[in-house]
Amino acid sequence: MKLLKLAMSELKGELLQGDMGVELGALVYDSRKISPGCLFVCMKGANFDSHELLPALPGKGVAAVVIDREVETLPEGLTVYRADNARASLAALSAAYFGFPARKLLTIGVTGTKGKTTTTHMIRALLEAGGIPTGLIGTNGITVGKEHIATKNTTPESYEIQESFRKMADAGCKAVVMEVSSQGLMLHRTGSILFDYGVFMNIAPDHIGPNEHKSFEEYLFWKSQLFLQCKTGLINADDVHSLYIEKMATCEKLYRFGEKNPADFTLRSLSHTADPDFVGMSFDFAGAGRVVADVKVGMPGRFNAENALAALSVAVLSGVKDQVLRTGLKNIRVNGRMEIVKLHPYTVLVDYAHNAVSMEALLDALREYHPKRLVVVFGCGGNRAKERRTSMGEIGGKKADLSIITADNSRYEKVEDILADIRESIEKTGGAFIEIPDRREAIYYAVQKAEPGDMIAIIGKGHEDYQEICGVRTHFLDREVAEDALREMGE
Ligand SMILES: CC(=O)N[C@H]1[C@@H](OP(=O)(O)OP(=O)(O)OC[C@H]2O[C@@H](n3ccc(=O)[nH]c3=O)[C@H](O)[C@@H]2O)O[C@H](CO)[C@@H](O)[C@@H]1O[C@H](C)C(=O)N[C@@H](C)C(=O)N[C@H](CCC(=O)O)C(=O)O
Ligand SMILES: Nc1ncnc2c1ncn2[C@@H]1O[C@H](COP(=O)(O)OP(=O)(O)OP(=O)(O)O)[C@@H](O)[C@H]1O
Repeated sequence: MKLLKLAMSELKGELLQGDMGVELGALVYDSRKISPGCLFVCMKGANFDSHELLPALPGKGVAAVVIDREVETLPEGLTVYRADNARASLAALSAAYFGFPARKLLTIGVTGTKGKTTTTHMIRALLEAGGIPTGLIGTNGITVGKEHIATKNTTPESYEIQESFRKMADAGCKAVVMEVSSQGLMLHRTGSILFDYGVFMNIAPDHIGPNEHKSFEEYLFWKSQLFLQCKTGLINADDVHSLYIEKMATCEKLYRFGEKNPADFTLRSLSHTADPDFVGMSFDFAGAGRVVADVKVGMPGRFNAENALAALSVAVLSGVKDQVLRTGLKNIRVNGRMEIVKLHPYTVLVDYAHNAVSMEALLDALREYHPKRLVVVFGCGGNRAKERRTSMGEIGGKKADLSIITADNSRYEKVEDILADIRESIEKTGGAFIEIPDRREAIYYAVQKAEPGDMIAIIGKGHEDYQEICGVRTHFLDREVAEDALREMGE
């Protein structure tokens, strides 16, 4: 394949050596996957700069390389193309290598600090119920029909994205919905995609620190960049940063969705239900010249109504019929997101809230169900920003009737040190708390001491099926542990 030539219109840069029309085999960006005749893309990462491998590449049979910085010597026998940005080039080359599969798919990208996973699952559920087979890419992995592939990143590397698009198109998918993280945008993992729909959910301080973003301003800027690569933008009008996103956007069409501020798509008459046969919300969805009454969403929490509103807006624009809009989310389940383990006479649920924004949203949402006591079980990850410990401690202290603080993925830090940080901030609020460092014991305690009317939220790990302590991962799933505790009680 004359890959370089094929992708040349997209690649900004110059040929330093060799032949642009050279026949190439595979496209590779990891030296551990090199095969003879391949095109290798050199990239500087957080740990390693693969430009350093250049001298060894001809010996491994590499035919051509893309680089994006000055190098001392160019090895002989190698076609060398110097691009402006190797990551953007990898995206352009990957799209070409896999035969531009996005051209065969309706492409939808969802960004936001919170709600990406839930909203993408909701969009997929609605499109599929509306007869549009849809692939999915995000934190919970890649789904192509019944096949499920685990991913390391919320937004995988561009090569993996394009490879998945190809699989989806070949498997008969007509659409793909994916989570687009700000890192994914900044590192050009979503380069060379022109999304049909881009969705902005919200933004709050997060992902700021080493190897993520330098500042909130940088984080916001990169989030906004999705709206320079989509045809239609859908913006949450209720987010305080929506105007900035709108100002940056260059989409052909821009719609707003929201409940409080003027919007093209809105919801009315929101009601919460917690019956034995249906837990979630009902509302009327209005937009695109119609009102769809009594839409059912099978996930509790006001923020899930917001996620559903975004999903319904995309679905209605994609031609999904009213009847499907009304019922398509009734039985929605998203692994580790507001997952109900027990409903009566007290409620136990597992949720992925692992920062202050989502924890606050979750506890506020649960409060709307008027629990007798709202109990939250949580910890914080080790070797990550300490700010989460302060802010989550504060939210627990202020918003829960009892916080049970415990281990999360402590990684290489001592659990006691992490708990000390959380304790310090809870104490400032005067909120009630107890410390049970062993997570299993903490969950057992919470479940076994529950009284009728209580709501017990076990948060932070959601779908994660491991716990990482001292760098060692062992199987641990909050839902399973809660079920074990209930079983021992004969429930
Ligand atoms: C900081 C960061 O973004 N790191 C990502 C990056 O890895 P890296 O920078 O560490 O790569 P590296 O090890 O330095 O290697 C650099 C280059 O050399 C190559 N290499 C490396 C070693 C070698 O022997 N040979 C070789 O060729 C690598 O393939 C790579 O091309 O590139 C990898 C492949 O794409 C990613 O998996 C990895 O994400 C790590 C796991 C990560 O934690 N990323 C976070 C910050 C992230 O991206 N998060 C977002 C946000 C999630 C959210 O919003 O919730 C996400 O989308 O997941
Ligand atoms: N729209 C929302 N606003 C605020 N909080 C939300 C929203 N949607 C979900 N949450 C909370 O955030 C948690 C994570 O939700 P979800 O996985 O859908 O978001 P995400 O953007 O994919 O998050 P992450 O980037 O951390 O994977 C949920 O378990 C819930 O507690």
